[in-house]
Amino acid sequence: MYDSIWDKQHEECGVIGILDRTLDIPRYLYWGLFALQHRGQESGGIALTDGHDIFTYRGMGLISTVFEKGLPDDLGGHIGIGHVRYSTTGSNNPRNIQPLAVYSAFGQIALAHNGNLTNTRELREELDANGVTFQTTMDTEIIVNLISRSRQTTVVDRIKESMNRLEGAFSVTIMTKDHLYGVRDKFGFRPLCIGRTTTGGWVLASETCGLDALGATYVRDVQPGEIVDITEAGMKSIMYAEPQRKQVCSFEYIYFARPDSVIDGQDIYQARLNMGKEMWNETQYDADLVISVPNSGTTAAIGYSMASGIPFNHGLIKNRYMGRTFIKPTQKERELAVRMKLNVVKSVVKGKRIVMVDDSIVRGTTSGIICKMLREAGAKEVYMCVSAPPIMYSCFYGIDTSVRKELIASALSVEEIRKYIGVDKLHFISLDGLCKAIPNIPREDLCLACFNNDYPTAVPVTNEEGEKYALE
Ligand SMILES: O=P(O)(O)OC[C@H]1O[C@H](OP(=O)(O)OP(=O)(O)O)[C@H](O)[C@@H]1O
Ligand SMILES: NC(=O)CC[C@H](N)C(=O)O
Ligand code: SF4
Ligand SMILES: [Mg+2]
Repeated sequence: MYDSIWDKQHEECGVIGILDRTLDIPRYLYWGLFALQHRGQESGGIALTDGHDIFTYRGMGLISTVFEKGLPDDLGGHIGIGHVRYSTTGSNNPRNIQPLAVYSAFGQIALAHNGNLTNTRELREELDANGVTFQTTMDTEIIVNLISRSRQTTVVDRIKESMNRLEGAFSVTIMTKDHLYGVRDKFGFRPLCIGRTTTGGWVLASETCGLDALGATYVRDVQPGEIVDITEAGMKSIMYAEPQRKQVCSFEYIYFARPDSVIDGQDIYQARLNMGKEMWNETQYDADLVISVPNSGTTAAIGYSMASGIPFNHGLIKNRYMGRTFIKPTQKERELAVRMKLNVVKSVVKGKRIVMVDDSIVRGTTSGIICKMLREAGAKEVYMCVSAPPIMYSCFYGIDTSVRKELIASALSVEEIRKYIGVDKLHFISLDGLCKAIPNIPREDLCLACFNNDYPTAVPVTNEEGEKYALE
């Protein structure tokens, strides 16, 4: 999986679900997934019903590529779910595309999953021992299998029983031919929200930007430990587990979610502005200019500028056509790839003492090369502020924050990282500052495990190199 220099921390997956009698469901799913594309670019697809059967349309690549030959004609059904994938368990290949659909004793079912299970090995071994065969290597297939093999009599009870067997992170949309379900794990690691369409239908989406794209109105977030069961008659809420210590992923606020989304009552854009403000409070750097590493560092950079009064300007421009670059990771090629992706505006940075803001340092490659580029362009001093604390531990909950040995902060101190990337000053936001920047979520409700090693669940075994267990 680690075949590209961009294999560092990645967006996770995006899920959607729609129930509406009047809409052209394939088209609405497409638009919704388009809005959630930032959460996964490897593959995607939709599942639809005509009221009798469930059909899937799936492919590799961006949603626009998957449907480049057009969308399926409206089948006349009123329910659909969709998925955009960035692989966490099960590699990126055509077998591992979601939604997954199966025939079960109680009828067809399709499922789309954002998150990552932490008891994949145990559950898969148990199912293997019971003679279950698998079509994919995704943890998601375990969820589908548990639901379809459950001996409970109603679908909700089957879902309830299965969810209680899962550990780790899962926000899922599930459909049968007449129900749409949304489920969020009891910690609420990954987001999932509920909206209403203008025609009285229902939408489930990973982020509120998915609702906005469809002109839907936000109703509320699915609660940790909750199953919502939606039919044409309305929505029912069932708790499959008592919510525990809620653990919303803090990285959603730092980097992953789109800035125009709101998750669990916290506006992402405002949180990122606050992170910039907190970093100003923590550093008070005397500088001439604030710049960002686009795109992800920009909102926090504006926050730093607003709080400090130091002007913000675009010192770096990102090539908007840059996708994933499969270049062998020699230092020379990495440098070329960063130069292809980002370029310096010399007239802006020349002769200036610069505060450069980015959201995270993972391997340290990007910032090291940018710092060199800024100096070549005549920057006088480069002070770097990072709106994520040092990432020292891997994520097991649906974000690929690299294996531990590749995380620069797991091996080097802040001062050593500063020297490695070549900046004059380096500051990582403190954990306190980060939590203050997300005021609508109490600190104890935030997952901070990749910063402080406080994993809220048991996590899978890693090998001596710190590599995570994976099925392939
Ligand atoms: O320390 P490194 O391993 O080099 O990685 C850190 C950089 O990677 C991510 O950005 P990315 O280039 O993926 O693009 P984006 O900000 O536009 O999403 C992140 O926002 C940092 O800028
Ligand atoms: N990033 C994700 O949320 C991935 C979902 C699931 N674990 C998969 O690998 O497909
Ligand atoms: S470990 Fe880090 S990236 Fe993973 S869920 Fe927790 S905060 Fe998010
Ligand atoms: Mg970035």
